[in-house]
Amino acid sequence: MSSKRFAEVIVELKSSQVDRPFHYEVPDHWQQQVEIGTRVLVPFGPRRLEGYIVGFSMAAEVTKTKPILEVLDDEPPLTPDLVQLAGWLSERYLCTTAAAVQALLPSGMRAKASTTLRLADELPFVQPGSLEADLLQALYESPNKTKEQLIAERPEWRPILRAWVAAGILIESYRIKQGAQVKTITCLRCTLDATRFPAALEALGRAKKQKEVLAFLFDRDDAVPMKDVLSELSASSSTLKPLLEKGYIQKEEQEVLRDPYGIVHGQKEQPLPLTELQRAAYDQIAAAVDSRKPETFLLQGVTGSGKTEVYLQAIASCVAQGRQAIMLVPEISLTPQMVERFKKRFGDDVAVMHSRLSAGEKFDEWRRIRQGDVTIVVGARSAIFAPFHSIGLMIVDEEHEVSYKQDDHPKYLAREVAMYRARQHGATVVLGSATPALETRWWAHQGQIRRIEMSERVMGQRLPKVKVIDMRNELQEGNRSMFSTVLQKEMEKRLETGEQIILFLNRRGFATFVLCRSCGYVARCPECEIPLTFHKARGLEQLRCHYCGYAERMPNICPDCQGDHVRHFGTGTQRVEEELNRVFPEANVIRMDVDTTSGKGSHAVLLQRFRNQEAQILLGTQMIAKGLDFPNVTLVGVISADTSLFVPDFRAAERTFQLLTQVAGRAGRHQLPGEVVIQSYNPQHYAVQFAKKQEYENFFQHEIRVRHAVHNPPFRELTAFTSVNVNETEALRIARTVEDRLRILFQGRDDVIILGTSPAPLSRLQGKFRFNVVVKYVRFKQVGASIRTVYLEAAQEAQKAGGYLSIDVNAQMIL
Ligand SMILES: Nc1ncnc2c1ncn2[C@@H]1O[C@H](COP(=O)(O)OP(=O)(O)OP(=O)(O)O)[C@@H](O)[C@H]1O
Ligand SMILES: [Zn+2]
Ligand SMILES: [Zn+2]
Repeated sequence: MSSKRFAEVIVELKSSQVDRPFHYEVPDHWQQQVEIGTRVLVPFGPRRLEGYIVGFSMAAEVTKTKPILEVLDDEPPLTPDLVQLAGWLSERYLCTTAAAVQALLPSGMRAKASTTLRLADELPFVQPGSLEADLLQALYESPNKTKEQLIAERPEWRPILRAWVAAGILIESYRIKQGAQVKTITCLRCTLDATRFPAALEALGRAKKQKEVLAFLFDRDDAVPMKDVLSELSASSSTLKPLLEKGYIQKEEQEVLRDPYGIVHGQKEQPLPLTELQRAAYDQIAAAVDSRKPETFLLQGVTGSGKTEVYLQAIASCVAQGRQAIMLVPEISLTPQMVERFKKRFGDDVAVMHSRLSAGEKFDEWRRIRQGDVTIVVGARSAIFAPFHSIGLMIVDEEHEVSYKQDDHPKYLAREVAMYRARQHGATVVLGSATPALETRWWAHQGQIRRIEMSERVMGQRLPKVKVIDMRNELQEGNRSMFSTVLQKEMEKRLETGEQIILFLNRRGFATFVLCRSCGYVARCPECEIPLTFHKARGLEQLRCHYCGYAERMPNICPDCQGDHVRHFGTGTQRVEEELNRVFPEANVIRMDVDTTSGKGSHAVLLQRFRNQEAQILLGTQMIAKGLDFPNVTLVGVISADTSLFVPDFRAAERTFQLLTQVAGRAGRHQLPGEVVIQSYNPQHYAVQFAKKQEYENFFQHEIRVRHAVHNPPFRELTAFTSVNVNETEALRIARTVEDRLRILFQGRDDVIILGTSPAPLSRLQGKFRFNVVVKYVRFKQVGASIRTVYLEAAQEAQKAGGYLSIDVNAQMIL
């Protein structure tokens, strides 16, 4: 008897009630095809579902098992280590295994199965005017309708259909529609060998064009795309017809892979000779890759220290050993320039994965990886799941970026996934940043990961000079413009000399905070020290804490200076652009924000225009803060440093420091020295002050104490439950249930802190109310099982109440 008698299959159902494998019989004719990771079609109740084999067993847990209907791919999409990874994702981020499996695969992968019906010769007897008669008529009139479509039209037909199929009146067959089709082109090939070719040519007589085509194809070893044959020989398809009919040539469909960037031809770029600091970093990383033991590094290099060159050469050394490498970059810095650098260095050996690819393109890149056509992947977050067999190196560039956290289930954090895969593969992880996440820097301090520092810029260029402007003084001196006098002057200078300017509008977050424009006072929660968020509901203006639920009335008068300049805050790029046009009517401005970059490739076009110096000013939001390298930029202006400082988020100071340091790092990266002007209503805030001096280490020392005092990461991890419902009372009730159960479960545990039910920072989204409960704990291992239980139960109740409950393990931002 075969060892693959029963397959354990995870079916594609997202509902948490069925998060376990089901047993199916493996028919004899599929014994050879099935492996762990194989995608199959299985019967599930009345439906046919797609599923993945996660194991095999000799015995089934139930007596009556059904057989697998179909094996869906020649090669299993998932490797055994990915199956294992799916299991880990489900445990770590509390999602179903099915949801984890979906996250591992490109969206185009999913197949849809549909059932077609054919009437057998023997017709049923039906009463005129009955349901059966209607169905029979429908089957006659639209024979192409699928069973699913018929049932969707008239659910009462379902039992009749079932009976007729059972009685042999209807014959079912099912079709699989791939989510993304493999793209093929038609090619031609000559079927004749050298002995038959002359006679065939002879037989064509005076048909000159046909002879030409035949000779052309005979000379080629491979099949040639039909359109190339036609255009090269200026032939028409009528020329081909007789040749095909005589069997001299034949048509073939050949798979083509869509390459979204095209292949960069020409000479490969040579590696740069490394500086001393780069060499030291490279040596340590390459040695770790050689050792084949899992290890993680923090590569902490100031802006412009040449981290990318270290990555490129470390990757080269990894692939030289026959192992594969993954390079993650934040979505928005996945610019064509970045991709080009990789393509120039590694040619066709690189696949690119990001969210702007079409489903077909994603699917193709994924297959190139799976088939072993490439050894390197450059991509955003999800590229960490690249189906490689033997990973040697994984690099997370700008590792502190929020975009490395997935915002949908499973809410994974890419750097954690990288570290898990490193254990599976004996691989090295490099977390690179000028401004590492506080956790990462802390682990390096604790010795869990190794820190490599690159404290100087490549050519020894100085870090730019930074001025911080106190905007409160500007207001007092009668300057109501959004540009301080200093910034205006500096801009004028650049416009005269023809150097370029980057203007950065710090616009993170959605919530409006409240600020006194005279004294810089910001309303904060007395419990959490977190800025309060402005709310207007039923005519009542309120300030609320999104962590603990504290609320107070919006003040009319500033509690600090008694002035009446208390305002809620927020400025759009469009308004800045208008102001720029007013103050500097002759300057060309390129504006980059979500509005101007929504089209495919528009991001790249705008950056290229700025690089070509078609405009002197680049104005933008977060998306221009990092990675960019423009030789002619000598001034960076930050319109308002405070916007990110006062979002209701305990990471606000960290994010502000990171943003300001990153933007400042855009100036003076080449020959010309750079200057930075930061405008702020809170210039004395430590995040602004440390960013001014670009002192990450000192910032770290300060911030780590703040985190320790209030039990925030890295000292505790946060997990957030969010209860969502159109009905406010129900949303609140479910959140309270979660809170109550957590309190009971963790009673007397001082390693666990529960922050009570409070309206979410996004308290109402698309007409639905949202409430949060946040748990802080020291080790997930010690609480994970309990949290899971609470979540699964409450999620069901939330569903019954017409809403849902989501969970974010190791939340990076509470929304
Ligand atoms: N060894 C080298 N010799 C000469 N030029 C180099 C060398 N290494 C890097 N460079 C150049 O130095 C510049 C900065 O390098 P890179 O963009 O890799 O810095 P980075 O550390 O990634 O900075 P950031 O964090 O600001 O993105 C680039 O223009 C790069 O081509
Ligand atoms: Zn005030
Ligand atoms: Zn609070």
